[in-house]
Amino acid sequence: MTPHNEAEKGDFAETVLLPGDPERAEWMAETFLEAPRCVNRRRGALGFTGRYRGKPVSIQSTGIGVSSFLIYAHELLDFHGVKTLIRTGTCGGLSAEVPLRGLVVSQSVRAENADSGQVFGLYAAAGPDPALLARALQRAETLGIEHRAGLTICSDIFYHPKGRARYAEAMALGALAVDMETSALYRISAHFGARALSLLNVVDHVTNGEQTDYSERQELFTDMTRLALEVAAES
Ligand SMILES: O=P(O)(O)O[C@H]1O[C@H](CO)[C@@H](O)[C@H]1O
Ligand SMILES: O=c1cc[nH]c(=O)[nH]1
Repeated sequence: MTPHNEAEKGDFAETVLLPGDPERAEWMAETFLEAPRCVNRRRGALGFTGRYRGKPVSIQSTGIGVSSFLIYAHELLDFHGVKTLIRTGTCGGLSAEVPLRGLVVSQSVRAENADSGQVFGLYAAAGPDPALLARALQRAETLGIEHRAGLTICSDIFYHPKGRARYAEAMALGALAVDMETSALYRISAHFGARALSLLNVVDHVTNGEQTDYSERQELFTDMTRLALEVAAES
């Protein structure tokens, strides 16, 4: 048990999928895992452990933003001895290359800027684990899962007084999408010697203002969840 997670040692598998939203965690566990059991309900940050293709896998929701994410990731890595973290998140599309509802594989990540606060400075910059990334790209090909791999940006600020203009620099760099946790995921995982990868579905598009509806979200996450679990099963 840790301050934010009631699971006991041994309740989490060595590989944990990390959606931000607890409802997504529950849907992923109930839809894809064999014999899922809930291992955490504290603060409503649902966590589950089950099996996928016979292999133990856990799913833990992490809330919104770096501060919340780092609490769950730290306790998984430090107390539960987790070795592999795969984020199954949502993002805002920044490039016409990625359609609304499309899947983005974060091949590298850039923290947005100093506005995002000190949390990004806690750990050295890092990227995804190369073997997990290669496996995800290869499995996406064999499963026929449409995706784009590339640079993403990460900001701890969702509402910004500059509106879309805040993304001009990132878009000029060719960034595909923005989320609020991927940089922290890669940094804290490297710090603990763990492996990490971030997969993101586009739920709104910064370039044209298109948005998905929350009610369609679960179906939207099918390919991302399958891909994350296929990578987990082989890790
Ligand atoms: O849907 P999740 O995984 O929470 O991810 C995205 O959604 C939240 C903002 O709406 C942030 O956490 C952002 O990173
Ligand atoms: O962080 C996020 C997630 C979804 N959409 C955004 O615009 N930003």
